[in-house]
Amino acid sequence: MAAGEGCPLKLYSYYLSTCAQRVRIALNLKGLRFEYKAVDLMKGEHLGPDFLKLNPVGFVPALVDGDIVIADSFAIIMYLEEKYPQHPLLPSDLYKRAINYQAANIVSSSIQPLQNLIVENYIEEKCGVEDKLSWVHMIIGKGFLALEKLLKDHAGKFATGDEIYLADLFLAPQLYRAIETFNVDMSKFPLLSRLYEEYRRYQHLKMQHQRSSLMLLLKPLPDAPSWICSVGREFWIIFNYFGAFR
Ligand SMILES: N[C@@H](CCC(=O)N[C@@H](CS)C(=O)NCC(=O)O)C(=O)O
Repeated sequence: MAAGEGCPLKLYSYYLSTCAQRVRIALNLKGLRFEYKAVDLMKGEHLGPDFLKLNPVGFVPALVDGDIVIADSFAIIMYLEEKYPQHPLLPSDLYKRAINYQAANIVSSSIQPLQNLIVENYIEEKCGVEDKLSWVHMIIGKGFLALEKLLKDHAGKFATGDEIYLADLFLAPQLYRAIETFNVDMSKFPLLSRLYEEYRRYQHLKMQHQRSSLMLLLKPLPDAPSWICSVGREFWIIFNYFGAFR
């Protein structure tokens, strides 16, 4: 039996998808068991008829909760937040909440959609790989500059204080992608660089206390092959964690 099989919550995800990672972090922080359904973007599975029934726009993630189907990471996270109040993802202070919404939306509206796979592929096809990379760097740089300014007076250990909130769920995967995939020069973004180091430390701390079958909090992992049983999956995750697939 695969990890989480039989759970009412099913997450359709691709391991490198920053949008799906936001939801995985939320599920893990709230301690919710879920069945992981891998959708391979590189094989175009997100554009196949089965997945399009869940999300007609053809993007991961999608969450199935019994009879309910929700697509879009923001909508999914808000649904989880309301249904499962444990480990709140929004602070009680109204202003801080608004800062969380704003930071999350800078990532999800002003950065990620403009450097999504569909956009990257289009630019690469029309203009070549160099133009694609300079476009991605420009988009990420513009967004990161705005985030630096926005969070300057609000950040603590994490983006809006000393707790992990919505803004961190959106920032951590986006920072990982910018730094590890696109090699963005972070010297102009000291606050975001510090947050990134914090996210990494937190992930290391968590690793010691948390069952690895819940998936790591902040780090993307290759999707385990479907034939892996739950015990095998634990090893798969630990194996990957120590860098075997990086
Ligand atoms: N606003 C959506 C965006 C979803 C999205 O763009 N997902 C990406 C992965 S992070 C995707 O499926 N891309 C496939 C493609 O570009 O063809 C959300 O937050 O869930």
